[in-house]
Amino acid sequence: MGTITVSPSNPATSFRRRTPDFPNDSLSASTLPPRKIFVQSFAGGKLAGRPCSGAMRIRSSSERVKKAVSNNHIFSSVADVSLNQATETSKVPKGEMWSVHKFGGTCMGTAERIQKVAEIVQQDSSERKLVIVSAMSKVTDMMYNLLYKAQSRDDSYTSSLDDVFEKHLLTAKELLEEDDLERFLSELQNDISNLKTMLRAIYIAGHATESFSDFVVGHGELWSAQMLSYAIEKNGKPCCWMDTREVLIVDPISSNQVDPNYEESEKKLEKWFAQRPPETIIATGFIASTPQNIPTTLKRDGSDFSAAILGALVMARQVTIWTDVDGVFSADPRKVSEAVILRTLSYQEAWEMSYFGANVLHPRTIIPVMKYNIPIIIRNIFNLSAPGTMICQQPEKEDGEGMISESVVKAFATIDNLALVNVEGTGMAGVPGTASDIFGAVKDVGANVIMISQASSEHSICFAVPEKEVKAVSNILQSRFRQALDAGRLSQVEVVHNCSILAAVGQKMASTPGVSATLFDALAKANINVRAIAQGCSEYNITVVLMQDDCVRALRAAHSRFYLSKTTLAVGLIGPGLIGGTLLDQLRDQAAVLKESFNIDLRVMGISGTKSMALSNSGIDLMRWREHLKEKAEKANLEKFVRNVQENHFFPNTVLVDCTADSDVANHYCEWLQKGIHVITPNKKANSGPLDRYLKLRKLQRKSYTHYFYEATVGAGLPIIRTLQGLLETGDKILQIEGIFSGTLSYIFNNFKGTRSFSDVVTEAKLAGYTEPDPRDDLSGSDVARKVIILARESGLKLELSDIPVQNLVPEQLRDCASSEEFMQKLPNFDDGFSKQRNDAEVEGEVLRYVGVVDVANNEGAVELRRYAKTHPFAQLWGSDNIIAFTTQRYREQPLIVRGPGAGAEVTAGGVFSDILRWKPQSNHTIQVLLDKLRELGNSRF
Ligand SMILES: NC(=O)C1=CN([C@@H]2O[C@H](COP(=O)(O)OP(=O)(O)OC[C@H]3O[C@@H](n4cnc5c(N)ncnc54)[C@H](O)[C@@H]3O)[C@@H](O)[C@H]2O)C=CC1
Ligand SMILES: N[C@@H](CC=O)C(=O)O
Ligand code: NA
Repeated sequence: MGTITVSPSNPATSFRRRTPDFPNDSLSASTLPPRKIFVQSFAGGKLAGRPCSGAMRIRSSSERVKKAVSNNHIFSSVADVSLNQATETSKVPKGEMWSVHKFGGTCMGTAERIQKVAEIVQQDSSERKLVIVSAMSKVTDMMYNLLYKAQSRDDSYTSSLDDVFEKHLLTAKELLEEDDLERFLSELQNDISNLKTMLRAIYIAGHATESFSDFVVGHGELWSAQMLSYAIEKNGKPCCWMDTREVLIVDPISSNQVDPNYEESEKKLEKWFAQRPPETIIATGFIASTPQNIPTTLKRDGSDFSAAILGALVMARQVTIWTDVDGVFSADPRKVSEAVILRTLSYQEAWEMSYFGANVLHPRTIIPVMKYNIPIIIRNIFNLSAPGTMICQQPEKEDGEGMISESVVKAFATIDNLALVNVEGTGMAGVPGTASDIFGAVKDVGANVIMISQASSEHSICFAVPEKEVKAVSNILQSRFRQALDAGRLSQVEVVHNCSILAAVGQKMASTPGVSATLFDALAKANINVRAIAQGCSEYNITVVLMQDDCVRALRAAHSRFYLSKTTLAVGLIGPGLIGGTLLDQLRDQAAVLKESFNIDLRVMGISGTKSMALSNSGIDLMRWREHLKEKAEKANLEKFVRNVQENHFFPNTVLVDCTADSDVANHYCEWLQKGIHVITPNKKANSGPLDRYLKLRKLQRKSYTHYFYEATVGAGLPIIRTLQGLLETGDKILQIEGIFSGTLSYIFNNFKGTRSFSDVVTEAKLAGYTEPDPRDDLSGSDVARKVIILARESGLKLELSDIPVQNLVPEQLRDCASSEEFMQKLPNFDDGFSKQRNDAEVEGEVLRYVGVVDVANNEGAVELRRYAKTHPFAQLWGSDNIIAFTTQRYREQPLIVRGPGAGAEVTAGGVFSDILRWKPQSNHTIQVLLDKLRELGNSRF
């Protein structure tokens, strides 16, 4: 930057503009000698007699700028003459009295918004307010564009400068009036004309130094600060504005980094405050000066940084960063629709989050305030009712009302477009310097290592670098370690492309066991393969590397586990017929209770019939699911349906409920379980289908973390499968299972008493919703045979459906009817035959009962119509009752009997519903609590 000399031509001072002028100020700027501090006083009761500093006002002139540019002095340093001449020194008021606000470009985007900012500032009742503003939105880009054009000798820079002028002119006209407007416009015109001169010089030189550039781009803040200051004053509130180049001194570290120089800034601030400014100060964000008084900027996110440094300098009570979001989200809301606004974040957590690209604060913004434990609050200017996120020391409690603290893992973030490099070989173990050699090589190609992991066996080191840098990294490692590779001391330098990092951030992770277990469990259940893991000793974050294709799913799975998982379940329902429809109604009726009392959030993300399906992004409104299915339907497509239910939203708990009787749907269960989707069904086709498919399904279910529940396939809602599993799991041995497994046939034979014809009773069973979609499946015995097979297989028998002899009650002539309707129509023709069988039994004092038997000891089963004495328990049934007797080693003398309605919409749907709720990890206890509560609420079916 050359030798620093003191010269009056430093734009940091020479361009310093006037603070709002005061109408009756006896001292007129133009009549005063330059470089003298103005003490402003408001007449008319505004700020009478109050001494006020603001930006010091040495009226600049384009002539001086031109001269300075031509003398090449323009960025020579100059002491802040006005400040240096301030003889009066006063201590800067510090501490709790200060509230610091920062308003970003969006907040300052229009006259209306600036006005709103003015109101917010005024509403803050703090004793002293320091308000840092960015340039109006887009202005900084416009300024950079001007520079770029001038440097590229593009003549249109002049018209671009006109645009900048126009934008501020229009805003000011809308915002300000009379004298204020006049004064602002006069300053604006001055600045624009100076800029014109300067840009012309840049145009001629075809180059702008960094200082030139910083000087030019910083104008946006100068103008926005002035406008806001005028707007606040307009409402009668004393206010002045601060050109932070007079106060904020920073040491440049590199082309994109500066360090605050607190000592120098402190001195400057002292001098600035010597002029005793009013309680409200509007300061320019982003811009500062070097110790040599050369204008500079605070680089990226500079205004936040300005606010943090100034907040620290005055030891403010708090720093509020106003933006256009409600606060810091627990994950990127574009990827995780369930992301929540965090009420609090510790400084370290915010730090970690911002490193991982979360749109929080730049890490350096946190450093100045951390020192004094000054909280930073992120708030939404467009939603004042949102409390925002407070970044502070690790808070003990969620909020002042003693609410429980947020999740141990506060937030999740991801970084995409990474590659994993794995350097592996036995020759690495115990050889000091290997890591240094590896990372030395990586440094030599200028690659940025994002995470490193080495297992204690020292057999391999893996690290992640940006994808675009991995080729160079791989090449240099291959060449540096050529000898070791050739000699076999290193086995490989492997590159895994298309990786992402998922980071879980939370300060409390450090003292909470089981966090990583929970995280990895969530990933495992989502079938996501973890390629590498890293956790520093600070335990503020756990970082996992995974394939990029899995990243969003992983993010959602992990997020849901810590924020929603135990409570949120994405449901896809296939087959909204009698059972499916009743289930949807039950879900609708219970949704509120589940959510309010048990924090279980069931979302039906899709409903699919044979021809059409309805999908939703956030959950179908179950009050209107039928209408939704009609109005919002699209052509059914099972693949798309499943994808929507699982992937679009990714609640790690995804359940597909198959309420069809379709084998084709059942054929997909394996694939769904493999994808981490739980399957719940009353459909018997999978468990009674081909044995090899069944065995594969069960193996997969055991191996995967996903659930496959099918309680309603036998005895509808009755606990048959669970009872059997309970016996087996606790070591009992099943000898025989015998019973009436068909609600339809039970109903038919319980009601076929000679008063109504057989076909009439079948029609009643159908109307009552007991039958299969085609009642011949019941009458043929195939439905019972399926149940027998299901129980036989559950008991360990490897039987096919065809191994079960079945007595078919469907008359020969009706077996080939094209439809169930035709069958029902023709059935009355066979009533006499059925009446005869019933009468024959009656004569013997017996009843007909259609039973199924699983004879475990003999590895066989049977399904047949039997006659039982009227005193037999099977003869005592009512309605659609099923009765199932388990004879086991423990229940040898007296079988364990389960009895109750074994068909019908409500009980079956209730059984499916209960299976849905079983997915919960802590199912036993919670479900018990849940069921107790539901019972308490008068839900008899539970
Ligand atoms: N009704 C009852 O009491 C009991 C029924 N079940 C079982 O529940 C299941 C459903 O029975 P219901 O509701 O009575 O039958 P239903 O015929 O009323 O409903 C089945 C629904 O599935 C739809 N469907 C069929 N194939 C489909 C496909 N590939 N994709 C999408 N949708 C498809 C149909 O259009 C219909 O809406 C059956 O598997 C049945 O065995 C189990 C226990 C008791
Ligand atoms: N149709 C079946 C329904 C239950 O599985 C029956 O009648 O039992
Ligand atoms: Na059951």
